[in-house]
Parts: sequence; C-alpha cells; structure tokens
Amino acid sequence: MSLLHQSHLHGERLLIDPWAHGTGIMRAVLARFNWTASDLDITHVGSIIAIIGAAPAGWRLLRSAWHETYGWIRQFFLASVTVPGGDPVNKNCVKWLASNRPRHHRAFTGRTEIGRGDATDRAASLKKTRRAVQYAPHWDSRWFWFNGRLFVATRDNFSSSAMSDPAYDGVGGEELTISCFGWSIEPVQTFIEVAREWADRQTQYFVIIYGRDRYGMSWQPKTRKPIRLLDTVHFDDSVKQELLDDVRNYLDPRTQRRYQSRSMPYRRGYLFYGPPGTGKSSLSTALAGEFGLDLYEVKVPSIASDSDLEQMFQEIPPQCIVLLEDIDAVWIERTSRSHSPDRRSERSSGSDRDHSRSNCTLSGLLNVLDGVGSQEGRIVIMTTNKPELLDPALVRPGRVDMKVFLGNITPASAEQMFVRMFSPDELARSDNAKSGPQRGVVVDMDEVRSLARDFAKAIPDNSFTPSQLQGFFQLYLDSAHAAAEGIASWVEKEVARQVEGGFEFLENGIVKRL
Ligand SMILES: Nc1ncnc2c1ncn2[C@@H]1O[C@H](COP(=O)(O)OP(=O)(O)OP(=O)(O)O)[C@@H](O)[C@H]1O
Repeated sequence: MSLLHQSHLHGERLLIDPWAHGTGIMRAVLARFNWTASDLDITHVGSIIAIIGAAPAGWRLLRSAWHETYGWIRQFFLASVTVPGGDPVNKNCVKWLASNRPRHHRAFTGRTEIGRGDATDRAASLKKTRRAVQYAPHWDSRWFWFNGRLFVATRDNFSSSAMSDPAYDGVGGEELTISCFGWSIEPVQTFIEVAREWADRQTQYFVIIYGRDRYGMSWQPKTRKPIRLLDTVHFDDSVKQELLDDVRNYLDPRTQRRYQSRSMPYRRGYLFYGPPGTGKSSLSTALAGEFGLDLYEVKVPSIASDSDLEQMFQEIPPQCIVLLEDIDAVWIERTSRSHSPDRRSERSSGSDRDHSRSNCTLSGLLNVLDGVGSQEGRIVIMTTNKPELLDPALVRPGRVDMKVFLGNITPASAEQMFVRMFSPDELARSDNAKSGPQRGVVVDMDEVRSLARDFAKAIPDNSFTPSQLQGFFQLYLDSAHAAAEGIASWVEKEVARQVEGGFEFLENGIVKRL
C-alpha cells in the first residue's frame, strides 16, 4: 500500500499514515531531547523498531554464549565443591553469603514467619493475619571476593522443587556449588570453614532444635531457643552437679580416645524421669545450651514404624543430643513382663492399641540405640513420666548410664526460684525490654533473699511441681512483696484443689468439677 502524503503550509507532514500514531508518540519523546520532527523519517522509525525487535534474540544469543563460555571456564579454570540442599554446611554458606550481600540486592523470597510476630504489637502478633513476613535474599548465582580470590556460588534456585516445600525457609534448601579460580579446592574448603565458624558464632546464644518435617521425611530446624542456663532448672543441686560432670567428662576428647582404645562403644545415655512439669524437657534444652550441642527431638508416640526410627537415627549427626520423649510409649513385644501386669492385659487385647502408644517396637528402639548401625558420639536422653513401665533391657547400663529423677519442688528450690524471679538484675533486664515506664518494683538483693526465705517456709515439701510454682510467679511478676504475701493463700487453694481432684471449670461464674 502506498503512503499518502499531503503538503501543508507548514511544510511536508504526514497526514494519513499507519505509523502516524506511533511516530506521534516518538516525536513527543524526541522533542524532549530537543530533536525536531523533521529529524524523524520513516526509515529511522523502521530501523528503531527492527533494533528493538531483534534485541531479545540478541540477548538470548548472548546468554547462551555466556553459558557456553561459563561451562568452559568451570571445566578448565574453576575448582568447586557441591553441597547438597538441607545439609547444615549449605545453610552456613548461604547465610554467610546473605549477610555479605551487595547493598542493592533486589530479589528476595518472602514467607510468613510462623512463631514470630510483629515485635511492636504483642497482642496483634498473636493473630494469624499479623504474622511478620520474613525476607531472604533470592539468587541463583553470586560472584564474590573472599581472601583476595574471586568465587562464584550457584544454586538451582528457580527450577528446584525446594520453593514448593512448605518447610522451605529460603536458606539452604537447594544444592549449592561454590567455585573459585584455580586447580585446588583448598580455598573453597577455607571459605566453607569460615562460613561454618561464622554461623556457629551467630548461634552461640541459641539452641537449635531439630524435628522431623511434617511428612516425616527429613530433619528440619524447628526452633531456635535462647540458651537456658542450668541455674534456671531447679532440682537437687548435687544430682545436677553429678550430671554436669558426667556429660563434661563424656564429651572430653580424651574420654573418646580411652573408649576407643578399649574397644568400648563411645555412647552415653540418660533417663530423666518424674511427674509432668518437673523440668525434663527444660533440663535437656539447658544441657544442649551448656555444651553447645544441637538437640534432635523425637516424640516417641508419633514414630510411624521401626524403619522410620532407623531412618531418623541414620540422619542424625554424631555430636548432638537426641531427646526421646515419652519413651514409655514404645511397644513392648516381650511376652514376660514381671512388673507390668497392666501392659500384659493391654497386649492380650490385641488390636485395641492405646493411642498414646508408638508404632515402634522395643527391639527397633534397642537396635538404633546400640545396634551395629548405630552411630557413636551422640548423647541420648530419654524422658518418661512412667518409669515403672520401662523394660529393664531399655534402661540397662550401656543404654542408660545415669538416671535423673526430677520431682516436686523442695522448699530450697522454691527459694532459689524466688531469688531468680525477683533479682534486681532480672527485673531491670525484663523491664528494659518493654517499652514504656518500668513496671516491676525493684528491691535490693538482701531484701529479695529475706523474702525468698519467708516464701520458701510457706511451701510444703514435695507437694507442687516447679511448673505449678512457675504459674504462681506469673501472677506476681511485678512485685516480690506481693508474691511473698500471696503464697500462703495460693498454697491453701492449691492443696484444697488437689484433695478434691477432678477437672475444674467455670459455669455462670461458679467453679465446678467433673
Ligand atoms: N525444675 C524446674 N525448674 C524450673 N522450671 C521448671 C522446672 N520444671 C518445670 N519448669 C517449668 O515448667 C514448664 C514445663 O517444664 P517441662 O516441659 O520441662 O516439664 P516436663 O517434665 O518435660 O513436662 P512433661 O513431662 O509434661 O513433658 C517450663 O516452662 C519450665 O520452665
């Protein structure tokens, strides 16, 4: 089709032209750069459009040329180490890279941070809709300098299924390859060591608790708890000291050499037993913090089968604490149980298995604890509220080397707990964390000690669990005097409640019992 042109008084102008609209826009754009309309003719427009049209093809060509070249560079000039996704080293390196990222990094993954809320509004943070969003840098390859060398880290970010995994946290979920120029992988190994040490320093004030993911397929870091000091778990001081000495001695490298030279399996097992709420889990976490170990938590009633248990243990690293909670739930196969008639009658009832009972068997458990395939070097802590149900084979020396009873609180422990709750340092620390004026009434240490002595006198020995007493303190956190005054009536009420027993509930403002 021929183009129609018409001359006007103001010179030659395009009137009816398929390009007219486009050129109008272009003219407007060019005018901003002080170009006149006469500078633009149809051949210029055509060239510009052709260039724009060819740009993506050119870009693709350049990219594939770069990939080809990069492949050659990797093959002939780079030394590399690949770390599988989910491995702790992978997380360490990715975290190091994230914290040393360029200031203007622009790609992030965002995910709802379950378990942590909006720090500025505590009440709102408990609502589902106000959960904070966590942003982690998103990248598939990063060039960086380390120790004067050029490194590149690549991960299979976008194609991997990691992103669709609900447990994906944006850190360490994908296979990671770290490379540097040269023939030796030594610089990469040095980088990995530095990243590991850096990550250890970041977590030295926390205990990392690992749990199975929701499909029971792999271990995932479940929570990161601030280290709980052993002083905050109250029980018999001499037993606590004995336990500490035993763990310290076991972890000493000389002990390991001694075990090995005498062909003894390098393993240590502990049983923490006692009523609910006496600190069995708290003590396990405190021990992990004290010795800088990660804690792998296994809830025995929820184990699906012996093979699942075996798989779990195979994936647990050597230096850590394995916490087997509610070990009495394990399925006993033995036909003769001298001191557990209840269990025998349950066993004879065949299919009606107790729901709190695990699907893993005693022999499955014994196998992972000290069978041929069991790893050495880890600490196993078992907890139970019902030690009388345990099979003697499970708790024999070699499997359980020390039994620690955690019982109801003694007046001496109650006194320690009071001092801890109201020490001036503790009050100042917790009030500083709050915004607004100081709420707690600070009394000096001598007064706290004297109030604690009076407080302890009101606590009958061996009557309340530490968690019950903790519940009492939660009512009086702001005043040591009020706590010391309120304890007598609280004890009276609690004792009456324990005598009456049953489940207490409120109906029309009246306390009733089931
Ligand atoms: N001995 C203790 N010293 C200090 N605090 C304790 C102690 N025992 C329990 N608590 C407090 O009570 C709560 C429950 O404790 P924990 O879960 O450790 O008890 P548990 O014995 O493991 O209970 P369960 O058998 O029901 O699992 C925690 O908040 C903990 O701080």
